[in-house]
Amino acid sequence: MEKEIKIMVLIIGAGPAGLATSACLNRLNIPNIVVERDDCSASLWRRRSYDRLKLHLAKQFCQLPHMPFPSNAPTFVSKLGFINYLDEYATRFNVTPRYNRNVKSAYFKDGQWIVKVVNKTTALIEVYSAKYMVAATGENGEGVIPEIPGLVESFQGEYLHSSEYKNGEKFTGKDVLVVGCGNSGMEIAYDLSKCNAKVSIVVRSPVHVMTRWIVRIGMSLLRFFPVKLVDRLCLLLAELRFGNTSRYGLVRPKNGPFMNKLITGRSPTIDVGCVGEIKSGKIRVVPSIKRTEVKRVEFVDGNTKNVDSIVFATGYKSSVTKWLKVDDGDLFNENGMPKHEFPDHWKGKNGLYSVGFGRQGLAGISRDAPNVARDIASLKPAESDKLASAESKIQEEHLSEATTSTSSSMQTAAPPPIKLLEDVIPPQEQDSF
Ligand SMILES: Cc1cc2nc3c(=O)[nH]c(=O)nc-3n(C[C@H](O)[C@H](O)[C@H](O)COP(=O)(O)OP(=O)(O)OC[C@H]3O[C@@H](n4cnc5c(N)ncnc54)[C@H](O)[C@@H]3O)c2cc1C
Ligand SMILES: NC(=O)C1=CN([C@@H]2O[C@H](COP(=O)(O)OP(=O)(O)OC[C@H]3O[C@@H](n4cnc5c(N)ncnc54)[C@H](OP(=O)(O)O)[C@@H]3O)[C@@H](O)[C@H]2O)C=CC1
Ligand SMILES: O=C(O)C(=O)Cc1c[nH]c2ccccc12
Repeated sequence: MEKEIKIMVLIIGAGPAGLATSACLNRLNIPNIVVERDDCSASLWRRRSYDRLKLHLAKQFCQLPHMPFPSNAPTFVSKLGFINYLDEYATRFNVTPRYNRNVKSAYFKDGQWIVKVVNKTTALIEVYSAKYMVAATGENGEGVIPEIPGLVESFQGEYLHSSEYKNGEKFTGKDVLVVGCGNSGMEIAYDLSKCNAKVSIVVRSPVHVMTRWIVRIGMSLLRFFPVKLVDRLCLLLAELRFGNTSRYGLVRPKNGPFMNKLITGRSPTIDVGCVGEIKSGKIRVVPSIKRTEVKRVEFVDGNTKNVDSIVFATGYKSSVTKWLKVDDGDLFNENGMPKHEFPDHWKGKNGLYSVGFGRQGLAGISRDAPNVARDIASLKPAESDKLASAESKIQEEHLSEATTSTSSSMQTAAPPPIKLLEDVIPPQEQDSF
């Protein structure tokens, strides 16, 4: 039997974006529920990332709204440190997602979002109706493995997506091909090499290789100087650090690293040691795969190579269109990404919002979440108050697991939307150089 649950705001996804949105709403006493398909929050970080992962950006660019990292936290927080931070964040702001809830469909009808959710524990369908809906399912909803002739049909080696890779233990002595030279590919290739796998990496297009310190300097300077100037400085520093990498197969894009991020959304690749392994010849750079055979790959230049395993670090795609029709709410395009350019990417029609789709990583989430909460707070406050008190009763009856905010007062004045990082992070918490 279908259960119907009424709530003012339904947030889909309990990654950093969903947690941040719920926290911001709770601070404004706006009733909300977070539904999450997995059995934990931040499952990308807990379940779908490799062991040696650390935040590439300094901690002040990775904190969620209203809770800076402690001053004794390392500048570059580890995966476990970040997970602990998220757990503390959820506790502090009373965010209690409803786990094992997979959203299957959402549509707008008679002024409400009707959201059908499979409860994986009971196998029942739950129907939520919400005045506002926040998509927080992430830009990394699902891993992408390209279609390569022979791969599914006849390749006898192992192949996996980078989100399934944990560490190099079982690859020692094996021939491993890593496809992709983004942050995942370059780090996994290095990890494999350190475990004495025989590693090759497919680099099919230009890439900006930087260090985390160069990016940190660049990000700090971007507050004061134009992108082009910051890019020139970063390129100079990168040249000093790496020399000319094009002779190793790592050609730089025409635009500088931050301009490229703005135009294409692709972040520069932070080197964690892979470039050294490439220069020393331990890791080989190879072109794209043309097709695979039983235990071999053929590259587009006609060369072939025996491989035991292939790690596809070929990126992700949004999974929004699996449960939301493109035209509903006028917010997403057919790729499940924002229709409108940053900074107008987070608000759609009929009470639909998104958090975490601005291609700005965690810093983007820290801008989107307060904007969404303030916008909702500014809409029809009187009606919201009535709903709030009705919902707190419903929640007592039905939703012992859900996030509840039972206070009746709501903040009604909405400050202007946050557009810049410095609106989120007080200057004294930013590093100076
Ligand atoms: C390996 C890796 C490292 C990264 N490192 C950094 C970094 O150092 N700094 C930085 O700024 N950014 C980084 N990023 C970018 C990254 O996108 C963010 O860090 C962050 O996790 C995004 O948060 P999110 O909540 O938007 O999405 P996610 O973390 O992906 O969370 C989305 C949640 O929605 C849930 N969900 C999806 N579909 C459904 C559904 N149908 N029903 C219910 N729930 C659903 C998922 O299970 C998931 O828990 C990294 C990304 C990756 C892949
Ligand atoms: N510690 C951290 O902060 C980390 C952050 N991340 C972030 O997570 C997100 C995802 O990163 P990542 O997983 O690296 O994915 P990306 O999308 O950033 O990179 C994918 C890579 O795969 C290549 N590729 C895609 N398809 C093919 C193909 N068919 N043949 C050859 N190459 C192909 C792309 O090349 P092309 O350019 O030609 O498309 C690109 O080099 C990014 O935002 C990244 O910054 C990831 C890991 C660590
Ligand atoms: O994960 C992303 O793509 C981000 O936006 C954050 C990020 C991770 N590594 C980076 C390197 C340079 C600029 C942003 C990032």
